[in-house]
Amino acid sequence: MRIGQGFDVHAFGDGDHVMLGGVRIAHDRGLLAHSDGDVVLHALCDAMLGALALGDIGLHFPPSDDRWKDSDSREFLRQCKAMLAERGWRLGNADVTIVCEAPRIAPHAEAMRATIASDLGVGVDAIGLKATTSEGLGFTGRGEGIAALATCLLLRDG
Ligand SMILES: Nc1ccn([C@@H]2O[C@H](COP(=O)(O)O)[C@@H](O)[C@H]2O)c(=O)n1
Ligand SMILES: C[C@@]1(CO)OP(=O)(O)OP(=O)(O)OC[C@H]1O
Repeated sequence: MRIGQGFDVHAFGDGDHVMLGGVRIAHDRGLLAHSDGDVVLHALCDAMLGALALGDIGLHFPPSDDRWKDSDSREFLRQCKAMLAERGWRLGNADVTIVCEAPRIAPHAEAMRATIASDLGVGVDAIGLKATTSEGLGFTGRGEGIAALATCLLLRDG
């Protein structure tokens, strides 16, 4: 078994939606990023890479590389899964926490779990996903951006 953790933040900017956990959520702000700014999938990728000490998302998908401009972060997630599989590992389970005052996450949580589970080839019951505000405190509390934390457990294949 191997354990990994990941954390990501993106700031709000102009826009009419955010991508979170591979799900498009209508919002009066967007997230500033080189890719689609999906903090949930970025934190999860970092957790999976971290579990095998393979560095982080920026190492494998550098923001300096135009290939990843406006990229769908589900592609990062699928590539991270492939990196694990090449080395004989698979996801046991993952757990994600999203920190923001808005948008409301609860109505979209099941869709995010299903999307992540599908991309990682695991059952939905292997993906935990929850949200919290930070009670008005800090950058998330001031509505300046969204943070996400992820933990995952990897199991040896076979
Ligand atoms: N952006 C968010 C934040 C929270 N929730 C849900 O509301 C519950 C209460 O949040 P607190 O910060 O007051 O603990 C929380 O358990 C989430 O289910 C949400 O959907 N979206
Ligand atoms: C995802 C990448 C892709 O270029 O860029 P961003 O979308 O800016 O996101 P970040 O969380 O800063 O991770 C770095 C990069 O890998």
